[in-house]
Amino acid sequence: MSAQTLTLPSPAKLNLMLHILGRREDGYHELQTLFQFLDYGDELTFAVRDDGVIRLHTEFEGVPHDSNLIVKAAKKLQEQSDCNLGIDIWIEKILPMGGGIGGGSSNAATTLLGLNHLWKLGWDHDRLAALGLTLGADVPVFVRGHAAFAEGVGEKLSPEYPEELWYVVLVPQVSVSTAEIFSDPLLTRNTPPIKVRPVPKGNSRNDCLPVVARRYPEVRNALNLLGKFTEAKLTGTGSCVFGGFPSKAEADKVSALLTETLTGFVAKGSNVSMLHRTLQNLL
Ligand SMILES: C[C@@](CO)(OP(=O)(O)O)[C@H](O)COP(=O)(O)OP(=O)(O)OC[C@H]1O[C@@H](n2ccc(N)nc2=O)[C@H](O)[C@@H]1O
Ligand SMILES: Nc1ncnc2c1ncn2[C@@H]1O[C@H](COP(=O)(O)OP(=O)(O)O)[C@@H](O)[C@H]1O
Repeated sequence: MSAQTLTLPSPAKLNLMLHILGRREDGYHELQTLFQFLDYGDELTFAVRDDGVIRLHTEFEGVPHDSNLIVKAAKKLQEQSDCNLGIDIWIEKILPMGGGIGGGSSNAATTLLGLNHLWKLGWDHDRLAALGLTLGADVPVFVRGHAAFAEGVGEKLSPEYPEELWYVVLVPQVSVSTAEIFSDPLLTRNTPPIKVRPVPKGNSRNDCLPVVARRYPEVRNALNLLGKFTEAKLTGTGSCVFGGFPSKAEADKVSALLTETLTGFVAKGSNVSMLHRTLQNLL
């Protein structure tokens, strides 16, 4: 492949815990959450064009070209860096959309890092993460590429080193609206802040879980079935449900039983994103 072309991974994330501390005046919620990446995700291919045009060639059902976070990220970076180059982009999409595993945010971050490299912009991670935050609260952690404890709306990040377990991730066939969950009157919004690091054991709750489980029987069902084997948790605002295992063999065994009736996959947790591992090898 020429130096003008690049294929990069776009991993999923899990929220290993998620606490809601309160609601800000602008309606957004103050969170504390622990992000870890999965060695599992989409793959984006980029080819530089010299006419300035930005074109995503893969169609997404229900997402118009210009609303796609990949295109939005590329356009913002091109504008803010005054770059005259353009880009052709293709994606192999395997991550479910609206599943709480951050596919859209990850795609945006992979685009920012990929184009920074191909367009030779020389932006550092601080600057790319700040631009990423304007696209979504979860974009900065994907730009930085290290497992992290996040505060604020997810933008204040400190690196963390949670155990890298093997996860069974179940994908209930429903798309959960983040806005709908955050506006539910029954949502717990007053969890006291954790003040010590690393996050003490026993703080693995996701405050969104009761509201999501109440509204979505498919999520409830996945939690019940996985819960027969290990602690079953919700990532983000769902819909995906996950549980950790010490080995691939154990995760595979449980997954084989559950995926007879449900959709799901097995993936290893990783504290350094596979995107960053790939970029490191390029340098
Ligand atoms: C809660 C998390 C945890 O990772 O959930 P997932 O989306 O991954 O499930 C994320 O921070 C989500 O971030 P993101 O997906 O960027 O959310 P946005 O699209 O910006 O927000 C959708 C809507 O949810 C509400 N919202 C979102 C984040 C937040 N901290 N407080 C909120 O109240 C707002 O009403 C907002 O309009
Ligand atoms: N490249 C993209 N990949 C996935 N979703 C995208 C993308 N661009 C825009 N979207 C929109 O963002 C929504 C949330 O996407 P996603 O990040 O997959 O979910 P979540 O935030 O729940 O993890 C999707 O339902 C879709 O409408």
